[in-house]
Amino acid sequence: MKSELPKQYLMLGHRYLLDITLSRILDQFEFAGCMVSLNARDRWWQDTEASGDDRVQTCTGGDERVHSVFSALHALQEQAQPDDWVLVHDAARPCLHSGDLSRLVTALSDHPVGGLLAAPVADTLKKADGGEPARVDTTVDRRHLWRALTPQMFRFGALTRALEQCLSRGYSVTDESSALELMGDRPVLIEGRPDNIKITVPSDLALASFILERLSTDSA
Ligand SMILES: Nc1ccn([C@@H]2O[C@H](COP(=O)(O)OP(=O)(O)OP(=O)(O)O)[C@@H](O)[C@H]2O)c(=O)n1
Ligand SMILES: C[C@](O)(CO)[C@H](O)COP(=O)(O)O
Repeated sequence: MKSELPKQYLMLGHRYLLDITLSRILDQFEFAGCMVSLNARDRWWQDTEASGDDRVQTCTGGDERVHSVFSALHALQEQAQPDDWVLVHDAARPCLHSGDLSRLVTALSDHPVGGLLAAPVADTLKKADGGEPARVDTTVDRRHLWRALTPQMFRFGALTRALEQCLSRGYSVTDESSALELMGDRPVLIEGRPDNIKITVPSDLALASFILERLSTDSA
């Protein structure tokens, strides 16, 4: 993000990105609670709105997303039952729409495994040949390709076991679904809005402001 500040503490309007993301989760659906994984050297959490919210607890995260999620599950161990649902969401996705959140939860509530929000790929996809400059090796058939979004919703016990296995076997996973897939499960893809973007490059901040403005007028 070309910023000294961790991106979850960049400001969108007058609020921290992390506060916006958390309120889009907590104010739009009733959850038993929320665990936020913080960097061990975090210096900003205490200044957030969410730090004063009694629905929110914190734990220490890890080097990569998978370590942070595993740490959050570990911190929930005393409070959660194996069949309870957990939803994992990126701090960097502040534009979650309430309709997507409720469709995810409603569609999966009786499912044995769970699933994730995802968006069908809309562009023609090229696989590069690995050279410099990159040249097209092939055009990939996109008919069955989806982009994984968050939240991703799985059973507490199964997700904990799957991540534990991935970590102990050294499998690299960039989302929760991948961990369940590696255990042989077939998570459900629930179509979500493509504007549930992950803030990744500086220009995404302006885009997120625009999307959030639209979401607030939609729901007004
Ligand atoms: N050590 C980490 C890294 C990431 N995350 C979570 O995973 C989300 C998605 O990852 P991303 O923000 O893309 O993570 P980075 O790899 O830190 O950022 P970037 O892609 O900008 O390099 C983050 O918003 C955060 O909620 C985490 O909990 N712990
Ligand atoms: C979970 C995720 O946002 C789904 O698209 C993504 O996999 C996170 O990956 P990152 O490498 O941590 O950005």
